Amino acid sequence: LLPILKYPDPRLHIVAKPVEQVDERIKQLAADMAETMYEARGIGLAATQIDVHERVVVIDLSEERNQLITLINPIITHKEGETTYEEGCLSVPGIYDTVTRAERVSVEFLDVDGKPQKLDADGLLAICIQHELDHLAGKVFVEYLSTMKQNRIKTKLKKREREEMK
Ligand SMILES: O=C(O)C[C@@H](Cc1ccccc1)[C@H](O)SCc1ccccc1
Ligand SMILES: [Zn+2]
Repeated sequence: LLPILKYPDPRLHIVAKPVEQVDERIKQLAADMAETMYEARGIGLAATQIDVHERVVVIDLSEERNQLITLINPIITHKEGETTYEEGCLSVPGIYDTVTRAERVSVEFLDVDGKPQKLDADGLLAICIQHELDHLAGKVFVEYLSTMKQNRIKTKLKKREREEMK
């Protein structure tokens, strides 16, 4: 299990680098990320969130937690429509707020065998892909909220951090 960075940790704003070679190290990283995501009851996790700054994302929307999608060097090649969703984030525990994103996206990526793949997504999968790719770009969903809300969230999470230290 890998520790998930918590907002406002500055490392969440590091921009991830493309993976050079889909090798055993990357396969192990994806497996470790999936285990961490399942344990944290997330439906997505970006490598940035476990302080690894390479372009790897894992997603599993299934109830049975057995339909893992691993996206290596994902790029969104097409966006369409607009949709809003009450988002949460494993790096911003207990905070949920409305975010507007594209309704449908096309994403190109390498799978764990290094094979190029293309995926057209809508619904929660499209939202999750955009949320995770934001993480790889060093962006956290709270940055879409007002400055006032962001300051309140920072204060709240810092206070909670101090409580936990006692
Ligand atoms: O922190 C993350 O990246 C995991 C996110 C992914 C996500 C956020 C908003 C909308 C879709 C995906 C979540 O914490 S996973 C928790 C969750 C579970 C069901 C529905 C929405 C969020
Ligand atoms: Zn997140």
